[in-house]
Amino acid sequence: MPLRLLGLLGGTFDPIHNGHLQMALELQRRLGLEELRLLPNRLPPHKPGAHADGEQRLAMVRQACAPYPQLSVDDRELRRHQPSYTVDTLEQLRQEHPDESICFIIGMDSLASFDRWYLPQRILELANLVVCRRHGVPAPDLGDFNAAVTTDARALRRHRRGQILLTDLEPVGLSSTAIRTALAQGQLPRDHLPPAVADYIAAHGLYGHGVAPNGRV
Ligand SMILES: Nc1ncnc2c1ncn2[C@@H]1O[C@H](COP(=O)(O)OP(=O)(O)OP(=O)(O)O)[C@@H](O)[C@H]1O
Ligand SMILES: O=C(O)c1ccc[n+]([C@@H]2O[C@H](COP(=O)([O-])O)[C@@H](O)[C@H]2O)c1
Repeated sequence: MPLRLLGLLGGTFDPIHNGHLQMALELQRRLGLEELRLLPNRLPPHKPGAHADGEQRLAMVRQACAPYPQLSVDDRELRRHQPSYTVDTLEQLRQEHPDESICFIIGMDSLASFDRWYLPQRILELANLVVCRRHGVPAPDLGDFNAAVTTDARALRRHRRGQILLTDLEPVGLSSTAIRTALAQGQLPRDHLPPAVADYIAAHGLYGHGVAPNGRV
């Protein structure tokens, strides 16, 4: 029996942007994921901290997903008061979904630092990785991991874990960093943001948007 696919797109989403949405929707369609959850983290283990607080990032993720019935939001990491180690989340999800193929979706930049994540080999014992290309980021050497690297998406239907699927999705040249920089310079890059997220940022003055250099709004 082919396995049911549970997709997870984890992220800091600071803020969520059209690159996230596009990759989520395209993967859901191409792989036929039965479920696809966005999983905002609370305290990114590897970053100095998020710029917007967890509730604001969660609100933006929820608003971005609202028009798409195929996407849902899993807020478990935001409810945990510790750094969000992916391995902890996957241990829980594996217990809840023992028979499904868990597909943790990441960009190539995340794969490039995967060997520095907490317990990466255990992550591969719990889930598959689905990797999307990013401009200018080559595929790293994955030889140290006990995992099967593949470009054949059918592997996900056969294996609950242990596969690293390198997808050929066209990279989308958007990042939260570039969007925060534009906002801090007074621009609101609406083309790069879901409409409700652009409105939320403007209404809450996030990322320095709407604050003049003298501090006045
Ligand atoms: N444009 C994109 N194409 C492919 N993957 C992406 C893209 N944007 C984000 N991702 C991936 O989505 C996941 C969550 O991304 P994250 O929330 O960190 O956004 P980001 O744009 O990478 O943020 P930042 O610029 O702050 O690092 C990561 O695995 C990241 O690699
Ligand atoms: O568990 C770890 O050690 C770990 C290290 C780096 C990133 N992650 C997770 O990878 C996902 C993408 O991270 P980021 O920083 O690109 O938003 C997000 O769910 C993070 O919590 C997890």
